[in-house]
Amino acid sequence: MVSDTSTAPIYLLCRNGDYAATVSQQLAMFGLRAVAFPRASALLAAIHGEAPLAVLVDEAGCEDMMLTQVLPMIARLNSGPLVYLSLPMAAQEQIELARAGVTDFLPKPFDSHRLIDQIDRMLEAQSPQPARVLIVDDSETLTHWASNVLTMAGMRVRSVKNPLKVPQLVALEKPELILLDMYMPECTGDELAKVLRQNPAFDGIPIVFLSSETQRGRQLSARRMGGDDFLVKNNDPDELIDIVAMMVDRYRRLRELMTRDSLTRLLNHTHLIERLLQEVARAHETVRPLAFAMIDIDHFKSVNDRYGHAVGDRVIKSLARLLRQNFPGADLVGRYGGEEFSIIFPDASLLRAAQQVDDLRQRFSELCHISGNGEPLTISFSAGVAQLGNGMQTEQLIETADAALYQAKAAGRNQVGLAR
Ligand SMILES: Nc1nc2c(ncn2[C@@H]2O[C@H](COP(=O)(O)OP(=O)(O)OP(=O)(O)O)[C@@H](O)[C@H]2O)c(=O)[nH]1
Repeated sequence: MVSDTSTAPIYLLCRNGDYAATVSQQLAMFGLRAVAFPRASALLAAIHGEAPLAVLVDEAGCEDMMLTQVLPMIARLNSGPLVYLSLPMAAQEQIELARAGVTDFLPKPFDSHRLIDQIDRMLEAQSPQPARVLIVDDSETLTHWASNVLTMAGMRVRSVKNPLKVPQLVALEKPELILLDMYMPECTGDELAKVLRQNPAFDGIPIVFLSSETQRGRQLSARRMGGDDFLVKNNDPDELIDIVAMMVDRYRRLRELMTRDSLTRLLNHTHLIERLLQEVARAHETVRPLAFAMIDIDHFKSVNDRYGHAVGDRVIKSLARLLRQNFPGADLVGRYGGEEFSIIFPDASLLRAAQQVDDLRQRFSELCHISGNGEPLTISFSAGVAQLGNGMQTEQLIETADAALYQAKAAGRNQVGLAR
């Protein structure tokens, strides 16, 4: 049975009721619904009824079957992760469990952060963003062929004949890979690669030469100028797709490390501001509206003081996850600082942005967080939303949203302030 992955449950096979309750409570903090089963037969029936997001199996096992029997049965029925919760174990044992169908191992004590990260990565992998590729070639035939091959493989392709237009196009389109011809009338591919590599903003974008050049020395010199790989034109579509997909994937991983905050996987401060600068420039240029929100968790210092830093971190992460769920894909949400977050709303009016932030505030305030000793707690945030005015600069927009946030705090917290 197919299920909506955003609301699908997480099943837990565990004979220890107290432990199951702890795991379920931690997952609830991230808005995830866990259902625990002491018996494997009930778990298998449940998988038939509603496909889960993941199945967790505790090493202590269940009441009615041996784990060696039940793991392959779960693996056959369930296409998502099958996660084994255990104390550290020997490699041999791990290999046997992997053979029985276990896809991931989570060490005890149960760390919900790691599971949440695993689940989020899996969900992202289910709806991947198409790779953005720029083809630079003066040959119509080659461009047409490569463009068709990559588009059929689900990638988004732009092509350009004139290499001199490339720097401007790269800044605008932000390709995740550039396929570059070696010999063009205006300049050679390696000359262009050298120019691109001089701009730090383009740093790391993979450049792959696609050329009929077979001379090894010439290929190496092109790579020295900044190219990452060299593909000889041979009309093999599979090779082209494989290399492009592999390099885009590696680029995305590297970029994620550079641009994202490690705790929340949201844009870090530097890249959030960079993104806001771009959106402000675009809004002024196109005379479109733009709104910006600052969010700050309420009384967060006392959360840390009373329940410890680890619980504070989980609260930050649960809000980040909610933000990612509500604003997927477009890189418009960032961690502004410690317990402060920001959202960029391109093309949105003040009221529409404020409404979305208020919906988020409501959902966050309904999450049940759990302290280290199992005590439930609810936490809220306050927010300030501002609209970009005529001629307003980025810094001023941030200050205006911040002032609205300050008003929301002063007015009692757990509310959204509007800068009018
Ligand atoms: N656990 C955890 N705490 C953090 C992190 N970053 C910042 N903090 C804490 O967040 C707290 C922020 O506290 P304050 O700025 O005083 O404000 P507040 O207690 O949230 O109160 P109001 O904003 O007035 O509602 C400080 O105690 C920081 O140490 C983090 O990554 N993890």
